[in-house]
Amino acid sequence: MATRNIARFWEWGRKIICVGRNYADHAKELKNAIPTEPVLFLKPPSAYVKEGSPILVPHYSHNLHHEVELGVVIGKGGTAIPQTSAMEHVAGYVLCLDMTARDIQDECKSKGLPWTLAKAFNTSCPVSDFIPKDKIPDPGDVSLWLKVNDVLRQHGNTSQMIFSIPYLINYISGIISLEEGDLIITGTPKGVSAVQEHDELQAGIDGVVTMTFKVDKLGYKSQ
Ligand SMILES: O=C(O)/C=C/C(=O)CC(=O)C(=O)O
Ligand SMILES: [Mg+2]
Repeated sequence: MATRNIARFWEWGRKIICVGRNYADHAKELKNAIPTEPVLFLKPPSAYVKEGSPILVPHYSHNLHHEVELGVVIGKGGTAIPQTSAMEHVAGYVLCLDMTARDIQDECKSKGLPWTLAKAFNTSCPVSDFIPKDKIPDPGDVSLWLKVNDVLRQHGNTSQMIFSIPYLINYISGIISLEEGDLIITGTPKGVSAVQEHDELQAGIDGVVTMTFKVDKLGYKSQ
């Protein structure tokens, strides 16, 4: 069998585990309580999109939001991984967007329904090029930013995260075993806002990576 390349992990069909409300300023802007345990949800691998392809607005949403986040790429799987050895399971990072149909999420929340339609649609997880682990010596101090049509909307630092990366790897792997090629997206800082068809989203980690995505026409509608 040909060797797989972790730098192309998004082609492997592994899971995307998402952490929500991990920044107090974002929890507050959406009027949520500060969590005492990580809030988790999932996206399927069909959510991945790479630069050069557009982010598609789901046909059922009129309020698609950007959320810029640091993604952690798992290099070595495990179950109930101790915090002390958690970073040995990390192969590298990506900058990613947790695209969220906020109107649908609000509706799901009010009806007590899961967030799948709001969070897991095709192209809901744009990712940058793979960032090898040594390019980010301290993932607990990473400055992330996002602009829409050249206007700065989000600027945060992973030092503001409520739950650290080792804590998240320990917590998640005690519930959902982690596998090589999985991605953990670690939550967004404040400043989330709506995007429209034809908008250009640019995001970056200073000195490490930048990425650009266009928002395109409505996604597919089933008959
Ligand atoms: O509870 C809400 O209203 C919204 C929560 C999120 O969308 C959580 C995230 O995805 C995040 O904080 O990054
Ligand atoms: Mg998010």
